[in-house]
Amino acid sequence: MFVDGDESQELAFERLIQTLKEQTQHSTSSSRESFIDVEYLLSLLEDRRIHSLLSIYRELSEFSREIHKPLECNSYQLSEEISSQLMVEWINEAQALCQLLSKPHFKALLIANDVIAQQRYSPSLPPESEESYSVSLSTCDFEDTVKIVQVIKNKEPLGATVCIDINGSVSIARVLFGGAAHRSGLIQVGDQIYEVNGIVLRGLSPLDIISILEKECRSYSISFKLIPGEYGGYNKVENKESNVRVRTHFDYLPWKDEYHPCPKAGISFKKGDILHVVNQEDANWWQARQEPNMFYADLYYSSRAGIIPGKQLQERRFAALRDLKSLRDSRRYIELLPGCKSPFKRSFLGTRKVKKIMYSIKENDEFDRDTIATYDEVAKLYPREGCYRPLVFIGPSGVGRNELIRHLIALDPDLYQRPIPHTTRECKPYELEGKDYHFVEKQWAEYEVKLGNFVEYGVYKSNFYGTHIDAIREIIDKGCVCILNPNPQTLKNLYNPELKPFVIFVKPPFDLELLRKTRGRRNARTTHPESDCHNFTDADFKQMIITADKIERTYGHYFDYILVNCELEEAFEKLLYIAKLVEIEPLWAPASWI
Ligand SMILES: Nc1ncnc2c1ncn2[C@@H]1O[C@H](COP(=O)(O)OP(=O)(O)OP(=O)(O)O)[C@@H](O)[C@H]1O
Repeated sequence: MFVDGDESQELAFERLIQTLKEQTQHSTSSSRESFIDVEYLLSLLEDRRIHSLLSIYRELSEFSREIHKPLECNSYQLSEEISSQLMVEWINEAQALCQLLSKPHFKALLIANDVIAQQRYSPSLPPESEESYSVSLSTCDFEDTVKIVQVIKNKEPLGATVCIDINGSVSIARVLFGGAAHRSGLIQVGDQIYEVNGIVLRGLSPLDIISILEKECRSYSISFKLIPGEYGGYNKVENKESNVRVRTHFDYLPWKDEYHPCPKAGISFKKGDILHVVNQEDANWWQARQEPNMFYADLYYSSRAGIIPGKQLQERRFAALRDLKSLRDSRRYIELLPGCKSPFKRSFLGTRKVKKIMYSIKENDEFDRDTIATYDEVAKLYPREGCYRPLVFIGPSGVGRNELIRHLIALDPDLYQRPIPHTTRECKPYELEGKDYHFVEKQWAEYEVKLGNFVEYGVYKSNFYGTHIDAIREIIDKGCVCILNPNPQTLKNLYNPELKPFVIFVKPPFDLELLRKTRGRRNARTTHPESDCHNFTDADFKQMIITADKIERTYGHYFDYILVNCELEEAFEKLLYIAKLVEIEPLWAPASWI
């Protein structure tokens, strides 16, 4: 119906409605069903929204018919010429323009404009030979079967690593998932590289081989003559991606890891990143790629996988770390943990007493994995309407957790609620049972503690105070978001598949000047200890930073989000955004919870 023709689309549409109306008038009782259908169709076509859609469609088709000519096809070259001329002008405006034109973002914009204007969308490829992206098997001047593979790619690396044996023959060691070699489907682990872009590799020194491969693999088109490895000529290696996602618990830089098989083919990550582990065939060296993180949308992600240390290898490295006797062994620490920061407390390295290892790390693979945080398997946890995950706020004293929570609850007190604590103290005249506190007997509280039903408790002025699991359940069952502000030690009691908490670490900016400025402006006061409430001093700020660092290193593997509380309004805005995401978006959580 919506094609160009003699009559306009509106007219065609009106005619269709008219015809349907006529049909309804002339329909007989025997065709009742078709009458209902026509009535229904008419109601649809007469709907205001359909007419709006039609107008949009008309506008768009008119727009696409107009010819939009680019103003300039060589804007980048032009800007370079302008810059070189302006460079010698000592006028402020000319210098300012020069600076603007030299900015990388601006240059990239001009290049993008030229690419679109000239419609140069794909790399300039050599004329495609019959061999392109195909394998031909033939016998050359030697007896082995040879496959000739041409890989055509963009500027990306080939996405394969090689190994050179003592006889000087070069073989494919790894094919990286998502890379050009992998996408071609023609290059297999074990294939021997006989020739690359016409250069025979046999007989060359390893250094020459590497420099030739590096140079040739930079081009858009690479031709290989390969002697198929043990997997055979056409028999592809089973290379289905694994589905495992993990949360990382340490920072890693491949180029600082001297045992990395190929640092250039590695990926770096930070503690808390989510990685898609695509291949675990080599237990020591996995292949993984970064998963996009919706909390930090500005991070760069590549679909090409890179090599990272496997869980077993990394656990062995961290476990070996316990063997350190003193700071004098720190040189060994650097050898043991290339590329990584330790997941253990820094103070640990300085202590003289070292925990005795109760097992041999080489012989016993079952050592305590809980205390060695490397990777944890995660899966997407889909939100369930009316059943929200509790938000757990962790942070050093004075960082602003209560302030942020107060703002959140004030915004929507029906949705965000704190559990009502239990206490053994006397009820004061102005207090209400079940509103301010649950007033309970000491024996009952002790019994419940023994059962493990208090997620957090303590004694203040000889009275018991605690948060009972039922008080949390009550809020969740009501369809509200439970807000918790516990000590970090409590996390292990809360971190379970029943509660599925979302843990927010509220962190101070690690900058004394910023803390002075933001807290000073609001006349902020410490609340601990209650007896000594005063304006923050530099010593308080330093203590806050040190404690935050300690908490992050010890409990960082529980954190779902790190919220830096610098400017209060900004921090609250971010908190609100995160709280909404937790309510409506599927987010990564321990796989065992799902
Ligand atoms: N971003 C901020 N800028 C300025 N002042 C802040 C900011 N965040 C919090 N404050 C102020 O800092 C003080 C301490 O905040 P708050 O009581 O919320 O800390 P807390 O993390 O709950 O610590 P505690 O557990 O010891 O009570 C308060 O006076 C609060 O108004």
